[in-house]
Amino acid sequence: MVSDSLVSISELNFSYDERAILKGINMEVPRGQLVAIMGNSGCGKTTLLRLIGGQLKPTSGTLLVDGQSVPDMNHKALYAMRRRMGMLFQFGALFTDISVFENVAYLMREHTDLTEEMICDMVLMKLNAVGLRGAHALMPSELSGGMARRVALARAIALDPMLIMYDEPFAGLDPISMGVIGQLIRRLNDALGATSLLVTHDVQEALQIVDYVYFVSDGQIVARGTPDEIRASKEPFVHQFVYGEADGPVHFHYPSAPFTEALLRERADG
Ligand SMILES: Nc1ncnc2c1ncn2[C@@H]1O[C@H](COP(=O)(O)OP(=O)(O)OP(=O)(O)O)[C@@H](O)[C@H]1O
Repeated sequence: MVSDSLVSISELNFSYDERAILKGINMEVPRGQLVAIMGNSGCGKTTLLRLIGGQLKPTSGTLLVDGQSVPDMNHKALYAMRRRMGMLFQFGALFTDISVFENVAYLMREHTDLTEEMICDMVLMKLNAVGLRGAHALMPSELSGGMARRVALARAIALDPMLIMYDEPFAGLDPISMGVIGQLIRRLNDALGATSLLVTHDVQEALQIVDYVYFVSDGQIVARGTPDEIRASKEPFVHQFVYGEADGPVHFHYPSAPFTEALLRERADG
C-alpha cells in the first residue's frame, strides 16, 4: 500500500556524542504538500533535513521516505534515493567556474545517460521554469543574488525529484527576490507533482506559500498547524515567532548567571 505521507517520522531522537539535538520528533509530510519547519537558530532544523537525506543516522526512532527506512538503507539504496531528492542548502552556492547552463547540466551528466541534445533541452526547460532561460550562458559572477538563487533552484529540480528540501532559501535576499523565490518554490512543487520541505526563519514569507508548519524548539516540536491556525495561535512561542517579538519564551540573551551575581563572582575571582 502506498502511504499518503512521503516522509513519515516517529519518535526520532538524534544526539551528537552525549548532546541530545532532536528529542522525540513526530512528523508527517503528505505527498504533494509544501511543509515548513521553523524555529530559532540552533534548534535542530538542518539536522532534521540531514537525517532525512541520510547524511546522519538517528540514535533511535523511525524515519521513512516513500515507505523505506532511510537509516536502514545500504550505500547503494541511499545513493539511489538521494538521486530522487533535490536539495537547496543555505546560500545554495553555484560552481563559480562554469556557466549557468553547466551548473544545471552537471547533475544530469553525473546521474543519467541522457544524450547531449536531451540534456540541452532539459536544462533550458528547467531554466525556463525559473525565468532564466535567457541567462544560460552567463557565469555565476554575472548574476544578482536573486538570480543566483533561482539557478540553484533550477539545479535542485534538475532530476525531477520526488522530494525537494530547502534550507533557508531566502537567506540574504531582498524582499522582492524573497517573494519571487517563495512563489517559485510553491509553483515548482505543484508543477512537478513533488513534495517539499522548507526550513526557514522567514515566517511571513513561509506562511504565504506553505500548506502546513511545524515549529521546533530545543529539538522538540512545540506547535504545528496550517498557516491560518499558526497566525491565530495563542501559543506564546508561536506568537513570539510569528510577530517577531524580541523577548518571550525564546530569550534574547544567551543563558547566563544574573548580571550582579556574575559581576560579584568576577570581582571575587579577580
Ligand atoms: N557536526 C556537529 N557536531 C556537534 N554539534 C553540532 C554539529 N552540527 C550541528 N551541531 C549542533 O546541533 C544543534 C542543531 O544544529 P542545526 O544546524 O540543526 O540547527 P538549525 O536549527 O538548523 O540552526 P540555524 O537556523 O542556525 O541553521 C546546534 O546546537 C549545533 O551547534
